Amino acid sequence: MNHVVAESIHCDAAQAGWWAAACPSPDPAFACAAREHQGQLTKPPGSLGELENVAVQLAAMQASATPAADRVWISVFAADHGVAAEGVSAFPQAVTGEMVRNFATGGAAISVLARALGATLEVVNLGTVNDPGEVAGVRRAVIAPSTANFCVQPAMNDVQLHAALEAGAHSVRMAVEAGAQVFVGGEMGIGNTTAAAALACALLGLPAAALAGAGTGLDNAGISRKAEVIDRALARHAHETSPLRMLACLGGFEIAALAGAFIAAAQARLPVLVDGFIATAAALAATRLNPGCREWMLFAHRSHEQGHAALLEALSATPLLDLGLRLGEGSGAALAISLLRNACALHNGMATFAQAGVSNA
Ligand SMILES: O=C(O)c1ccc[n+]([C@@H]2O[C@H](COP(=O)([O-])O)[C@@H](O)[C@H]2O)c1
Ligand SMILES: Cc1cc2nc[nH]c2cc1C
Repeated sequence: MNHVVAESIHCDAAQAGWWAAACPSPDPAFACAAREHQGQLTKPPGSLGELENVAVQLAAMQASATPAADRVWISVFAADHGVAAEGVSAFPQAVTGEMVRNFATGGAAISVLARALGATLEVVNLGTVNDPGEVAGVRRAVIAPSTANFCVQPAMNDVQLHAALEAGAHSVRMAVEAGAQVFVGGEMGIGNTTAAAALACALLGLPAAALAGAGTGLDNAGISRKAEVIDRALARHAHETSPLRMLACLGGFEIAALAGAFIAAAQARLPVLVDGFIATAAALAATRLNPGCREWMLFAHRSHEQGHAALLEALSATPLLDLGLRLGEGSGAALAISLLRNACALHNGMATFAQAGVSNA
């Protein structure tokens, strides 16, 4: 317990909470054994590239000689953003609430991909201006219709931030209860590439131009306006120095929920597969709130969003795919689950040199 308190103080002296409690490390003995096993399989050492690393990391995280990504839990967190009033998206705000219904009725990309994977898809409505109300298959965890416009005031207050972090942790508890082997966090929210970029700029000390991108499809003039909006927000909240305050001032409900989910997953020894630009900004915030959660993250893809490469680099992350995706919803992570499954199948199913009677180097 003392250790937990010490960690909290280290991570965020001002406001320690459950999110600052220590994360365990993946099991180094299983990592060692898995690396050794990879060296015995009938292939030149290292020839399966990142798939070998994925198998070794999953073995260590799952403390298992036979890692698996069969049972996958996907939570899509949806929320609206006050900063949408600044005209930072190519799409109207009403789309967020409309897509909540589409996720649940099975027509969204992530709905299709989840079905194809046999994954559980949870849809969480954290607050949408165009609120679809009670919809079968949607968990209502409404905090407010949207965040506040962070060009004018903090996006959320402390109570709202804590509720969003807790909403993410709640999803992880359900995933653990269901026996999930991998957690995917998706998001949906018109304007959230602006929030994600602003938050990451604050965390990394970068100007808006470094991370502002097209989002749902802005042209160059639109991207310049968006960067100007982000710079205004950064100036307004420049006095904030803690990652928790940066998340409250510049984040979004779904971004904070993702950060909470990523930390809770690490605390529960559940591997996380991180999706695109917004999810990676949330992952960055999570690592600033609790550095120990980084070891539980795998990175699915490099998004087309300008700025995602810089976020991945800041996290020393090697993404598995680079397909020009820019959808969000957890779709890139869902696509990368196939690679995780194949990495595990190879690790668990290939013959060793000795078993197959093949000459080793
Ligand atoms: O995941 C990504 O890399 C990504 C890149 C660009 C856009 N998106 C999605 O598009 C929406 C945000 O775009 P915008 O232009 O409204 O900020 C939001 O619902 C995201 O899921 C997602
Ligand atoms: C239609 C639509 C679907 C999305 N899914 C995630 N972000 C999105 C943005 C739009 C506009």
